[in-house]
Amino acid sequence: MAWCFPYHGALPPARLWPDRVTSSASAPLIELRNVSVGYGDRVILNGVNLKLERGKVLALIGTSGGGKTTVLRLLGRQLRPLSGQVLFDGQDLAPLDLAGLYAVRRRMGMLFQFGALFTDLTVFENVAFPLREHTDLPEAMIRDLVLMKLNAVGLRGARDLLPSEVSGGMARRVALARAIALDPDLVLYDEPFAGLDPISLGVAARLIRDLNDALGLTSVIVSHDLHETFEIADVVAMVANGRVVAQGTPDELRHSDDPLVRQFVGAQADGPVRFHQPAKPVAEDFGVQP
Ligand SMILES: Nc1ncnc2c1ncn2[C@@H]1O[C@H](COP(=O)(O)OP(=O)(O)OP(=O)(O)O)[C@@H](O)[C@H]1O
Repeated sequence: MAWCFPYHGALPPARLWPDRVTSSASAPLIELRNVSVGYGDRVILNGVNLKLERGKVLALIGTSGGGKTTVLRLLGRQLRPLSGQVLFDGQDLAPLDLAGLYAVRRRMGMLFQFGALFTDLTVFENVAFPLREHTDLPEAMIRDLVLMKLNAVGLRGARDLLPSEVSGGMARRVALARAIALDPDLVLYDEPFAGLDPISLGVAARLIRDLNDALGLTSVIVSHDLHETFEIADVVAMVANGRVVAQGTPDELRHSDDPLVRQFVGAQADGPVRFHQPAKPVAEDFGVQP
């Protein structure tokens, strides 16, 4: 059965900020320029360069603990780089004051691992939350916008349910509707497919791509589900060993000669990525003679 995008012929994707000024369409929406970042004195990423044009879907893949979520935190400025620049729509995020940061974050939607819905709020109220927080729109307009977003993810009929009353796949779609409630320019997805069954996973992935295209979004997805992610991404960047070790189209990564990329994309246990974290010699830890 062909995937049917719920907007078809029904509700047009209304823009909340029709007069928003953005830089030229061809300029990258996000850019990391020679960025190094860490936690405390531990450097996680070193000299990372990354660009994403408007309208594109970027997948960040790579070994666990490699720094993918850290890239999302840089983009949302939950973290500042030790050196280098993180640009959003041409604007360096580091020097922004609170008001500037607030304005930039309003242009970003975020979907956290497992959706993170407010458990005491209905589906409707979850999606309305950012609209109530960030705008003074009248209630009637909030209602229309929420229903439009819920319609886009196929859940207009589930508006009165609590998160505990919907399936995992539906909850993820509610989280997606909430992430796009404010008509963001950029949507950041941290493991949007974690814990979903294969059908819900496929639906969620297709929805991310369709919403990206229909609403003119730009998306960054951190995911371990390579198959689905490669299906919907325009660009894939692999993060490992503190660097972006490969960047290209899904096909380019699939056919890469880089041993690290081959190990990861081919799901091989052995290769440049070691199974064991660096540790003292076994003999020393277990008190035995070598
Ligand atoms: N708040 C923090 N304080 C200290 N270290 C952190 C913090 N958050 C992450 N780290 C460390 O930074 C490194 C990168 O973490 P990050 O979450 O970005 O990796 P990841 O690639 O998203 O991993 P995964 O795929 O397992 O989610 C890890 O070694 C992690 O232990």
